[in-house]
Amino acid sequence: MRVMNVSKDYARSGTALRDVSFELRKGEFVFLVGHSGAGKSTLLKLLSMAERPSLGEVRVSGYSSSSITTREIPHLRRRLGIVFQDFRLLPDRTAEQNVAFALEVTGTPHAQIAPKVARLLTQVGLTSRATAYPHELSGGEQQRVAIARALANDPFLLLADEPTGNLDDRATHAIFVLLREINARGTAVLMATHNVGMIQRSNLRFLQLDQGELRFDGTDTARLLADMRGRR
Ligand SMILES: Nc1ncnc2c1ncn2[C@@H]1O[C@H](COP(=O)(O)OP(=O)(O)OP(=O)(O)O)[C@@H](O)[C@H]1O
Repeated sequence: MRVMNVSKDYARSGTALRDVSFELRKGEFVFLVGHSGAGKSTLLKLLSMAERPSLGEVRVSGYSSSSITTREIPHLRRRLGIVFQDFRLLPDRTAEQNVAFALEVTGTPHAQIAPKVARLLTQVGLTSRATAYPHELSGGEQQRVAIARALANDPFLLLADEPTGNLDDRATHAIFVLLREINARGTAVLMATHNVGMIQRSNLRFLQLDQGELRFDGTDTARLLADMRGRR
């Protein structure tokens, strides 16, 4: 996955990203950090091709933002998993029905759906809550369902837009551990977060956006901490 000299301008709010370039290698885990409005969500939308760059090019899974057609975008999306801060579960479906739905819409043979849903719910540690509705689940549990759903079609890359933004410290830690396990099984993860402590403890690569510019790409968290504190 490559982002090459990408800028994104929105008609009403101006420049959200300016000349951003980086590469994500197969199976990597990378954080995306920056203050509110720095461009993190915009960058994730460019990777799922929900938005197109104003300048530059995004390449994901053999598709290019310069040439992908509207019809091809759903094919790309099936190869990606996407999770959001606000979970976005279907409120009138149970945990297992939410996960099954992702398999139904991609045409998974009926007989394969139930066993796959069971496996996914086991993977995220939610077998005992399979028949609960979203409003009966804690935030951390809802995010586990959303992650199981995102994994349904075996994505090579999981895009997570502040997945722990609505969770307390304990649930945040548990979701991070789960994302690391998913990554250990081979799925690349790009995780937007405000949680500097999590980045510091993990010693993983991070991309830091600042007002739409890629300010840092690496693992030097001492630098990140100084910078985030200095600008608060
Ligand atoms: N659909 C849109 N139309 C117009 N402007 C937008 C749109 N989406 C984002 N922006 C603007 O682009 C800039 C970057 O926003 P973005 O949501 O990418 O930041 P972020 O780093 O994800 O912020 P947060 O941490 O608050 O989610 C902001 O100035 C925002 O107002």
